[in-house]
Amino acid sequence: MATDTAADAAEGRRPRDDVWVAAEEGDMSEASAGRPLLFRTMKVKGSILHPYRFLILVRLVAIVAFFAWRVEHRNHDGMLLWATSMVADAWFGFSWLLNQLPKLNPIKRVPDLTALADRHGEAVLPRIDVFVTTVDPVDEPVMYTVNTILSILAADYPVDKYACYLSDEGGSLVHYEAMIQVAYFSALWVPFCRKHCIEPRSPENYFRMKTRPYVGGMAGEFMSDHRRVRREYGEFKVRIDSLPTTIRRRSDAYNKGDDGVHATWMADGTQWACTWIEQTDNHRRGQHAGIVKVMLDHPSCKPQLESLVSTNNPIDLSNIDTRFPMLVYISREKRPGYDNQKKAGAMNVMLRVSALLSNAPFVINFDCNHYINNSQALRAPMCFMLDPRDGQNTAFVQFPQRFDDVDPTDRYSNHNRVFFDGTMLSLNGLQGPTYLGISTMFRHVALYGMEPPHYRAKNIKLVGKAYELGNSDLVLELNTGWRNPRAVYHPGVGRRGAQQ
Ligand SMILES: O=c1ccn([C@@H]2O[C@H](COP(=O)(O)OP(=O)(O)O[C@H]3O[C@H](CO)[C@@H](O)[C@H](O)[C@H]3O)[C@@H](O)[C@H]2O)c(=O)[nH]1
Ligand SMILES: [Mn+2]
Repeated sequence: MATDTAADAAEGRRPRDDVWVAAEEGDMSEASAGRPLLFRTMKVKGSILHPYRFLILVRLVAIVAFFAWRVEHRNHDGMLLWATSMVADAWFGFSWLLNQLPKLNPIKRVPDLTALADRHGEAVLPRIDVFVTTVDPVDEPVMYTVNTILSILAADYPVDKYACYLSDEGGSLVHYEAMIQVAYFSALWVPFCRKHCIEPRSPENYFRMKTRPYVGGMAGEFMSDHRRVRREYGEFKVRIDSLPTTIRRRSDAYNKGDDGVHATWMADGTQWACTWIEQTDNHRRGQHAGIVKVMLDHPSCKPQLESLVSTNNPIDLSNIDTRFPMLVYISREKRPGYDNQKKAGAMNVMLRVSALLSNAPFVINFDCNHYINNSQALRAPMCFMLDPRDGQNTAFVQFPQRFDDVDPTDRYSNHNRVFFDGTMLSLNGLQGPTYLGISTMFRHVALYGMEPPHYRAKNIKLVGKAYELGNSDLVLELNTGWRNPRAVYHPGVGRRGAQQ
């Protein structure tokens, strides 16, 4: 199971060897040249794979023999029926064959987080922009979004090396104010996770767990901290749940004297620029102004250690880094008659906004109901991106999604094991898996075709005919050695999606 492997990878253990064995790593010269390999490739044991391949061959022979028999024994009384069933059987056989081909050589890639830490200390880990998309605080409950964001803010990655962007398609003040609450609560939640090595770092899912062995180094303080943070989380939830009522009451109070204007008001007494509760021109879904608001500013580069028990903080955070990454709220402008391209459009807007604010060379995206279930997850894809073999040609690294709370015994395979642990690993052995639209880290250059703009290598030259693309677009050709982008799917560190 992928999540078992996640724990293995995080703790530097090797995956279970009753099914998977290490494959030949090809060019090992990099490793001997002092640049350790950052991931291992595993393949299915010969004693399992060879009989399986033999079985495929036997079935193939049987299917071909069956076809030959059908062709020789035509039913002359019902040629139409015979032809129809032949076409159906031929299609069935062909799709079976297509299904079998990738399964001939399943491959699993396991990140080596220890090697990454040895080779790339915290200081040289690349920067990442994390994108989360949401549409509606009711259809996609805001508590899911809030937990997703908190799991990202608390991830185990240098805080000054990543930033989190939330795209709110609905332009709702509820989301905006929920992010303000998240900014406050993260001051407690993030250091608490660091202090006690909490997993997973989505509070809802963490507090729901019945038991989990303590792996942190401060067991003595854990119970009281846990109790306090749990109580604070309870109050935080109440504040989030009451946001729609709070906003409505506040707006009613502001609107009392005004004739005919039923605006939605922010806490600071200004009118909300996007969608109002009582929708009107320029303030309705699909027709409103755009907003970009930095909720948490970019942190300082040096750790910020709390030396004393702060009266503001209910738990002792002495010697714990209390910084957290940048958090940005975005609601893009919407106008009627303009096709906003749904999630893809939202991703493009986040790419453009992040290019101005943080401009990281890597981006990763989540839906608002998918949280990071392993705090090391942002490091894992770096093992593939920075690997000395061909890392710079890896375009994207994808994580499997799992769905919580569907059915504890997973009777109907809601954890999608066949798809993620079978089909996707099998495609890994061919040219790589298909992109699923979520939980994927991209190399920025793979999306834009060039490095982020602040990086200007000397060997840039203007491509001819650039003028055809308009005056303001500079089309650059970079000699980055970027060829044949390939995709990697690794089951090592998974994310677990809340039930949709
Ligand atoms: O106009 C839109 C519509 C959707 N979304 C966001 O896109 C995501 C996915 O949308 P949803 O309606 O939840 O699609 P699903 O069918 O639930 O998701 C499947 O399809 C998505 C699109 O490929 C993938 O991201 C998911 O992983 C996959 O589970 C959500 O975060 C939405 O908030 C927007 O940002 N703008
Ligand atoms: Mn969804």
